[in-house]
Amino acid sequence: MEDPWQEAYDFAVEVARGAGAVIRKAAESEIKVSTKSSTVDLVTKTDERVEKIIIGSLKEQFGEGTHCFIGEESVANGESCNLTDKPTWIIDPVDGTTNFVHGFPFVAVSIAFAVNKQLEFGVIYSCLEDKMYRARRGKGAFCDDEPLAVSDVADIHKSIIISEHGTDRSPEKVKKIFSTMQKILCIPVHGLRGSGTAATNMCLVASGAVEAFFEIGIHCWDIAAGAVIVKEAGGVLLDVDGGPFDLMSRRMVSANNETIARRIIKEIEIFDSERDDAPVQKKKK
Ligand SMILES: O=P(O)(O)O[C@H]1[C@H](O)[C@@H](O)[C@H](O)[C@@H](O)[C@@H]1O
Ligand SMILES: [Mg+2]
Repeated sequence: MEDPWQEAYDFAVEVARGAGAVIRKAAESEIKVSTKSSTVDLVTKTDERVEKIIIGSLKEQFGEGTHCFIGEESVANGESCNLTDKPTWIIDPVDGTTNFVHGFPFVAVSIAFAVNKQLEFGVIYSCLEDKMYRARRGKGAFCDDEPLAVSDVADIHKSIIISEHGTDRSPEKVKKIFSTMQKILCIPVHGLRGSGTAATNMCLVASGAVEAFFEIGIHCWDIAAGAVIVKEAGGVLLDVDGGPFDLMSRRMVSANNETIARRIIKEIEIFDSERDDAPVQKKKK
């Protein structure tokens, strides 16, 4: 078959749009909040409901047996987080749950699709802004129907860099995060930013609004769709140690070009973050 995944790509766009409408509606009512890995790792009924809607629609369309699913809330409820060679959907139903809870206006639905461990496409619907970002491997990246291109800034002094603080507040990790940010700010760069959603941050790299986004502690569902979008917009993805990008490693630098990425990497103080695909029995509580 010439183009086996086009139908799945088009369907993912529609599913993401529908999921975003559910989130927008839910944002108008009272939001009940629970916590997951820490007291600042928030989850709501909407996260769970939207994930069920997305996975339910995909299963109905493509069949249960042939496709696999890695979803943020399913993994939180004990499902496996192993990326195999099978066609696999990687889903963050509400990226930016803290923003959603507080009414901070960046919340995204993130859906990616991988085959043979290679990301084939990514769809990110920034649902409060009503912006649909999407990219297919080898076929370009778009916001709505406009092609996306990363910024052409090569001088770090003329850049804006995004990073986030994540949800692990152990003092030694927070110290490293702030020390890294201080060093980057003092390069100096034009500014440091953060939208509160990794998916949206990657769309900001892809659209040229910022030069880079990096974070340690994110999960595969936060960045899988964004990885395709950044790459197809002409950007680069690297590990925070300068090696190749590894989706399951929970760390990443995405940038408009390698010069900017490697300049940031020089300043990053790396800390341990257990891989998403670490064997379950070995996972720390
Ligand atoms: O809102 P989430 O889906 O939980 O994702 C968050 C992530 O938990 C946090 O660690 C990052 O700093 C945010 O940028 C994510 O997108
Ligand atoms: Mg997320």
